[in-house]
Amino acid sequence: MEITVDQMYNIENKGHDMGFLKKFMMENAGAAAVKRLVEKLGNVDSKNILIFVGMGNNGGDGLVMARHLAGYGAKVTVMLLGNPENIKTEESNWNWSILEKMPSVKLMTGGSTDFDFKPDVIIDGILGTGISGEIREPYASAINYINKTDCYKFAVDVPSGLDPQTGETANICTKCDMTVTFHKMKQGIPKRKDLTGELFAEKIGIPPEAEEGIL
Ligand SMILES: NC(=O)C1=CN([C@@H]2O[C@H](COP(=O)(O)OP(=O)(O)OC[C@H]3O[C@@H](n4cnc5c(N)ncnc54)[C@H](OP(=O)(O)O)[C@@H]3O)[C@@H](O)[C@H]2O)[C@H](O)CC1
Ligand SMILES: [K+]
Repeated sequence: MEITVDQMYNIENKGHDMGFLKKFMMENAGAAAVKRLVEKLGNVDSKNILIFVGMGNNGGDGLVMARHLAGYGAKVTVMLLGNPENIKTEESNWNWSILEKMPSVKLMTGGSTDFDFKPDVIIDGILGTGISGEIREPYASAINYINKTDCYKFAVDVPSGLDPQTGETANICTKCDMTVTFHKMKQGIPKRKDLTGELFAEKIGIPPEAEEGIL
């Protein structure tokens, strides 16, 4: 079953109000995404994994992935596309603060795409269901860097620049090898398998009762 972005936000909020906090949803989303990625790549030990992280909860999922991938022995670099003080949500900020205590994960901020290593994997945790309008900097430079870099690319929830409701793209959009979306498939995502690559929808523990009156 495919649902709308509005339905997804309503289900998320109802689940949160039931006590299954967005922080828990984010943790399960990041963990499910890492499970699919590790299953696909076989072994990420010592692999250079670069994670671009937006200022919203799509970025938050990317921060959770960073922590899990460090646990698998990957060499993880996180590029936050802004200033940590401007991280939008409590749940994303919570995950940033954990990473600040983890020397095993390299944290960078501001959005430069000048790296002193070639990534084996890039994770696009830039934009998800909160996308609106033409892509603004520094998100645009990050998307262009991802598209010009030859490596395995993984999209968190949806390739950044693809509208998960309509399946239309903004002026630019990441082209990925795998996409993992959460809870249920959003209507626009399967329309662009050329951008999503292998596509999965993973459950993240939201109570089915959270859908009552919405689906
Ligand atoms: N579905 C679930 O059960 C869960 C989903 N999760 C993840 O949450 C995101 C949605 O998070 P949200 O914070 O609502 O939105 P995004 O992170 O996608 O984007 C918001 C930020 O992006 C900026 N933005 C928006 N459009 C543009 C643009 N065209 N150019 C540049 N920047 C843009 C926006 O900036 P504003 O200034 O407009 O506020 C925000 O900073 C979902 O996709 C999932 O990945 C939960 O984590 C887990 C459960
Ligand atoms: K994304």
